[in-house]
Amino acid sequence: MRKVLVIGGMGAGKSTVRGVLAQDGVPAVDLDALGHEALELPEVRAALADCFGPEVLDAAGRVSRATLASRAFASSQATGRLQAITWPTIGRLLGARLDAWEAAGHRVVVVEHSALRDRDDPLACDADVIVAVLAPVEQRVARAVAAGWPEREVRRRIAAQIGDEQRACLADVVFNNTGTPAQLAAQVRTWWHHYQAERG
Ligand SMILES: CC(C)(COP(=O)(O)OP(=O)(O)OC[C@H]1O[C@@H](n2cnc3c(N)ncnc32)[C@H](O)[C@@H]1O)[C@@H](O)C(=O)NCCC(=O)NCCS
Ligand SMILES: Nc1ncnc2c1ncn2[C@@H]1O[C@H](COP(=O)(O)OP(=O)(O)OP(=O)(O)O)[C@@H](O)[C@H]1O
Repeated sequence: MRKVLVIGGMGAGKSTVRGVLAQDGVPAVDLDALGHEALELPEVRAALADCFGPEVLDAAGRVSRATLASRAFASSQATGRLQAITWPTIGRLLGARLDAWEAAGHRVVVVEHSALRDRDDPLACDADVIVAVLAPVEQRVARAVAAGWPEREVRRRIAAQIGDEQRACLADVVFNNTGTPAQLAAQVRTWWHHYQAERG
């Protein structure tokens, strides 16, 4: 089973690309969503409270994502600690999802990864192809803000991520999302038809 890994900075358009491929019936998973599932586990909650303070849990013991984000994106060291706690669980959840798709006979699936830094990333899942969605930082910030994120938070997270130059180096395929969503979708469909024709 081949994996298409979709990468890009916050607000770049990864989910839009994933959605276009999902419309074609390709199974797709967003690692942000698996990250949220990981936060439901008691051992992950306990490790986060130990590392970032008890305030990251609310009165019911659930993770307050905003409080955790304010601490975990405060420095690259803190982001590294967040990932050291959550990524092993995300990796297990991803592995289970991929195994199920493989057992169901799917030949190609899509994984959206917002925090990939290099090809040795433990969540890179042996991708057949890495697809990068790129857009200038100010355009990404504007789109994320329009989608409801506070601007300061967006800039802090973008600062915790690699830049588009590095993404372009990591990627096998690049989509420039500087036009309309329809133009992005058209680029994706054109590439997808070539990819399927080449790889079967
Ligand atoms: C800190 C948390 C609780 C904040 O939750 P919140 O609901 O506010 O954000 P959400 O998870 O939906 O992520 C939104 C965006 O933030 C950025 N982001 C999230 N995690 C990271 C990270 N580790 N490094 C850089 N950017 C990140 C991405 O652009 C992502 O698309 C959450 O992001 C988290 O647990 N992150 C660690 C797991 C992780 O690295 N997930 C990313 C994919 S592996
Ligand atoms: N070309 C575009 N023009 C205008 N808005 C766009 C365009 N592409 C995406 N958007 C919008 O910008 C926002 C971010 O896009 P999307 O969710 O696809 O990005 P993402 O890379 O998945 O972001 P995140 O890292 O926050 O998950 C969404 O509200 C989306 O509808």
